[in-house]
This record gives sequence, structure tokens and C-alpha cells, in this order.
Amino acid sequence: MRAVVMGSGSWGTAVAKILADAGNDVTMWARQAERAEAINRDRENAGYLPGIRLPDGLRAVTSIEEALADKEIVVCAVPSQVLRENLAQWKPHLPEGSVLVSLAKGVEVSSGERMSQVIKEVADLPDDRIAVLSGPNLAREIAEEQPAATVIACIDEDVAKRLQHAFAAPYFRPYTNTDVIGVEIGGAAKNVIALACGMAAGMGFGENTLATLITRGLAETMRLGIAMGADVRTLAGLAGIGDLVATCSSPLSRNRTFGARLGEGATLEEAQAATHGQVAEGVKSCRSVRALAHQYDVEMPLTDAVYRVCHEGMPVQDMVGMLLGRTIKPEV
Ligand SMILES: NC(=O)C1=CN([C@@H]2O[C@H](COP(=O)(O)OP(=O)(O)OC[C@H]3O[C@@H](n4cnc5c(N)ncnc54)[C@H](OP(=O)(O)O)[C@@H]3O)[C@@H](O)[C@H]2O)C=CC1
Ligand SMILES: O=C(CO)COP(=O)(O)O
Repeated sequence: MRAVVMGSGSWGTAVAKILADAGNDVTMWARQAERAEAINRDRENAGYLPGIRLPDGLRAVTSIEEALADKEIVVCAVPSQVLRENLAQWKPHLPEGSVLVSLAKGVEVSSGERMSQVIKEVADLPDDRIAVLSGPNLAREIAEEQPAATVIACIDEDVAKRLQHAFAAPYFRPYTNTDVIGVEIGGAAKNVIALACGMAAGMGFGENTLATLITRGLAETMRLGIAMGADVRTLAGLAGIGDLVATCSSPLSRNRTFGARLGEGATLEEAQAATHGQVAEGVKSCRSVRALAHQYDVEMPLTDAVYRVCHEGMPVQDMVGMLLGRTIKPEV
């Protein structure tokens, strides 16, 4: 199929490689001319995935019109808080009949909307032309062709199946799902829990603490997902527990690394500066996920604690007392 990846960061580049390795005709859109030129010249996106050789057929362009022309698959690979402004620019050039696939793992702060909702609203598309791709997919590992699986969700199962074939590479195995809400909430919430895990690791806590945070993080993600209409089985799958485990455990995760820096004593500004321009989505999404928890009247104590550290100046050490000092209660 003819596909374009709109965005040329870590995951956008890795996904463009997957699509090319899966036999599609792939273009990448980069907003900076130097990046597009370097990708075409060096067959490498050194700023995001140094040392990864990109497939020969992969071409990067800076013109939105040229990028989108005639494409059947349009992959949205910019961070969640800037998807709306980007889509507004892309909209006049979106090809008739193309399917938009969101990679972003976040909830928009200004609206509380999931990415598929933002796409529907801005691009004015029916639900059967909007899909999301999410799973335990740390970009660097996938770009190194380490085997992994993912979930492609669309309300229309036939569309999800077509995309499943398009994204299936020898090292990358997509599963279909029609539970778009569950896949999106799993992806957004795990970044917040990964921040908490990073903070714990940075403070020197070990595996019991991490396992507790992952497990209780899943519990609060499930509470929110169920309240929003998700299928709990989705959250027990790759886009839920799968991604939660990968992100919370890996030093490759920007969210976990950001949290770890805070746990080690860095200020928010210092942690931000150390991300080298790459996005740690949970820092913003903890605000919108927490707002959803209030809207749906569910308890999300870990998300609340991360929000307080990131946005209310609570010292990271106070998280422990805040979480362990809560009323003791049954597990389920
Ligand atoms: N990295 C990963 O392992 C994974 C990431 N994701 C998700 O995918 C999404 C994208 O992540 P990722 O590629 O890693 O992010 P990066 O931070 O690596 O790259 C972001 C990309 O978006 C572009 N960008 C940033 N701000 C703007 C803007 N205002 N307008 C236009 N373009 C912009 C950047 O362009 P420029 O380079 O010019 O700044 C860059 O191409 C996120 O939601 C993330 O959670 C999902 C799975 C895995
Ligand atoms: O989503 C990811 C892995 O599935 C990547 O996580 P980070 O954004 O924290 O690097």
C-alpha cells in the first residue's frame, strides 16, 4: 500500500521502517528540511535513531502536500498535544478514502479528548477511517528488529485487518482489536505510571516497589477504562499490561527516565532539559488522565500523585507517604 508517516521522531521513523520492511511504498514527512535531507542522504535519522539503517525505498519530504498525495495510509506520528494543530494543516491535503492511524499515546490537555477523537473532530472523518496502533513498542528495540507485537484498533474490523497486513513485518506482529477506547487509554495511562516507576527507581527502590506500582497502575487504568466503555480484556492485553510492563521497566522509556531523574533529585526543568527534545508524554497527560478520572468518578491515586509532583510542586519523596498513607482496603 502507499503509506506516509507524518512525523520523523523516534517512533515515526521506526514505524516508517516497519511499513517499508512490510513491502509498502513509504514516504516520511519531516518538518525540518535538514532532517529530510539527512534521511535521504545518509539513510539514517541520526537525531532520533542513530546507527539504524533505513530501507532504501524510504523517502523523506518536507512538503505536506507532496507527503500526503495519493496515500492510502496516513500515520500520525507527532506528540499528542500538537496533533490538533498539525492535523489542521494536513486536512486540506488528506486523500479521499485514506485511513488515518494514530501512534500518539496521550490525552489532549485542552479538550480531554483521545487522539481518535481529535482526528475525528479536526479531519472530519468517520470512525471507520480512524485507527490507533499501540503496544509494547520501544522504538529503538523495534528499529533493531527485535521481535515484538502490537495492537491495531479500528471500530471497523475489516479496516483493522487491512492495516494488520500492511504493518506485518518479519519482526513485528500486529493483532487487531475494535476497542479503540481501551487501546488509547492503555497507551496514555501507562506513560503516567512509567513516570511513577521512574521516580521510585530514582529514589533507590527495588523490584517489589516497581511490581506494586505496575500492578496498582493497571488496576487504576482498568477502572478508568471500564468507566469509559473499554473492554477490560484490551487492558489485560498488549496495549494495556504489555505496554505498561515494557515502559515501566525499560531505561529506553523517556517517561521512566524522566521520572528517574526526578527521583534522583533533578528539578522538573533539569529533567526536561535532559530529554533532548524528545517527548515524555506522561508529564502532560497526567493532567488530562487525572481530569478524566474526576469526570468518570474513578480513583486514580498514582496518577494523582504524579500530577502533584509534575504540576503542583510536591516533592517526589512525599509520594510514598501520600500513597501508603491511604486508607487500607480490599484488593479487588
Ligand atoms: N518512541 C517510542 O518508543 C514510542 C512512542 N510512541 C508515541 O508516539 C508519539 C510520537 O513519539 P516519538 O516519535 O517517539 O516522539 P519524538 O519526540 O521522538 O518525535 C516527535 C516528532 O514530532 C515532531 N514534532 C514535535 N513537535 C511538533 C510540532 N509542534 N509540530 C510538528 N511536529 C512536531 C518532531 O519534529 P522535530 O524532529 O522537527 O522536532 C518529531 O518528528 C508519542 O505520542 C509517543 O508516546 C509510541 C510508541 C513507541
Ligand atoms: O510507548 C512506548 C513504548 O511502548 C515508549 O515509551 P516512552 O515514550 O516512555 O519512551
